[in-house]
Amino acid sequence: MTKIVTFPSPGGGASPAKARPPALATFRKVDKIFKNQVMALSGLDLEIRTGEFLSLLGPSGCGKSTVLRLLTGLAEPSRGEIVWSCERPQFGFVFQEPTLMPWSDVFTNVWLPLRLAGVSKEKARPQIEEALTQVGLSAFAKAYPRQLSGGMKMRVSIARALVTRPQVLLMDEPFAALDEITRLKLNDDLAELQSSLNATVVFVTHSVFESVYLADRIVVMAARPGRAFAEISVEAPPIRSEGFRMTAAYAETCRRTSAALHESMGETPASELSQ
Ligand SMILES: Nc1ncnc2c1ncn2[C@@H]1O[C@H](COP(=O)(O)OP(=O)(O)OP(=O)(O)O)[C@@H](O)[C@H]1O
Repeated sequence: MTKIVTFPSPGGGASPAKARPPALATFRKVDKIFKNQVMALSGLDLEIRTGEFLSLLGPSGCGKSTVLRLLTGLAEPSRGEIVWSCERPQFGFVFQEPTLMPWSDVFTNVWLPLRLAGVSKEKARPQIEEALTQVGLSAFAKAYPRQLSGGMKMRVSIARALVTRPQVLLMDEPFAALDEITRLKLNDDLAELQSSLNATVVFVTHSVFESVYLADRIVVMAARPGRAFAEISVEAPPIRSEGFRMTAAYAETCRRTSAALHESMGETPASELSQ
């Protein structure tokens, strides 16, 4: 049976316990077995809470993307169930590749989800402009993807995900292909954006540092077949900023998260090897 380790331990944290937001979706003992008999998930218990920034962290192939597909209904559980507290919400997606249409300008790229929903460009204009403002790209509406840096393309991709004003934003390793400096900057921007968004975010990553910087809660998944191995609550200021990376709390949470990740892969954490 999966053992969930929770940090900080109940009652053991320095700061007072925050009220726990209600569950939006609950995975109950979910298995996912693909047609080729690959068992991607086994007995996954997972709660997605309303308004939280949840990070799914785990080794390659542990089923993180499968969790996102199950959430959206693009895949169905083979066993177990996913219980929603409401109608299945509106989703926005951001993937590792920005997948922009090279022949269209930024404005037209961001319009795409509304266009597919039958909304004309003129009717969609206020929402497109709002999304571009949210990602700081208002001045680049007429630019083409080839004129943008990798970080700017990713911002367009985020604007395209936000343009429908989704209740749930699903981000699958969105910054993994970017250089370190751009990645840190986009982490800062996303942290700021999240504070003004009225959305639940599920963020898949391989990066401990990114998880701890951005998330309210981290679920570390065990290697395939994927299941929840550890849960870590991140004690941090409500709005994250560069200063948080310099704190002892950040360093300690990174250490714990890294240890949980190593344990999830059946390895001894490096911190214990040196003792
Ligand atoms: N449609 C599919 N058919 C068959 N096997 C699949 C399918 N989708 C995913 N898998 C397999 O299921 C397992 C979990 O895949 P998934 O992409 O969810 O993992 P992940 O944790 O997101 O991986 P990564 O971090 O490398 O992106 C992998 O072994 C993958 O090869």
